[in-house]
Amino acid sequence: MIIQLALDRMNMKEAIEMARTVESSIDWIEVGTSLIKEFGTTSIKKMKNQFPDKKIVADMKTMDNAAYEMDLCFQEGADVATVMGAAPDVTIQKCLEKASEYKGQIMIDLLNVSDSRFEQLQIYNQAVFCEHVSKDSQEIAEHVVAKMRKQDGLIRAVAGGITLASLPEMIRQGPDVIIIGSAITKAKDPAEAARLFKETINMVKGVNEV
Ligand SMILES: O=C([C@H](O)CO)[C@H](O)[C@H](O)COP(=O)(O)O
Repeated sequence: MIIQLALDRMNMKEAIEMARTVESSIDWIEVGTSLIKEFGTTSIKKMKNQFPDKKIVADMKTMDNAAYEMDLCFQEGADVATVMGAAPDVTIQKCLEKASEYKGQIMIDLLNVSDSRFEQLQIYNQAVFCEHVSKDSQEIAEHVVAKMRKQDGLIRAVAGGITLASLPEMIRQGPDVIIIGSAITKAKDPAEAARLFKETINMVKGVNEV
């Protein structure tokens, strides 16, 4: 199970320092939408230069203009880029084509995606499918966690307000990628928080496998 650290609402120096602090406990590093919007796609290159051995996820949340946006982020060194599941099919197809051109990967963000749209999206089975509780929903209803819709054979991720308390429930749903932002970056001791996330994942997985 991959731990993806989401970096949002900080400057680039803070983002790089944060990633460095928790580096040993996390697998993928997400350059969050807020960083890309505030500092541009150069933020992706800055992160990749610092962490050449980690997968860098550019949380582009592309909705249109896929070729242009995918060129931008893959040329800056992204390994994975996100597109919204609610985007038109032509946009998602173009993102996948671009990912294959750059030998990268696409993550489809399922924010606000209905069950019927989720079914349609399953033809893009080379992508990672991310169930996502939005920041705005988290702010009005605390402790809401992403629910993974039942479907075998897809690469799955979960994101949005995941805490150490909700982690065991998230792990039991069996995602391939667990995306954690604030619960690490806003913790008093981010290194210790990240270590606890990793330890809990290994522990709960071990129990489930017995
Ligand atoms: O995508 C995200 C969100 O839309 C923008 O902040 C975050 O990466 C995702 O929600 C994970 O961050 P936390 O919710 O802070 O764990």
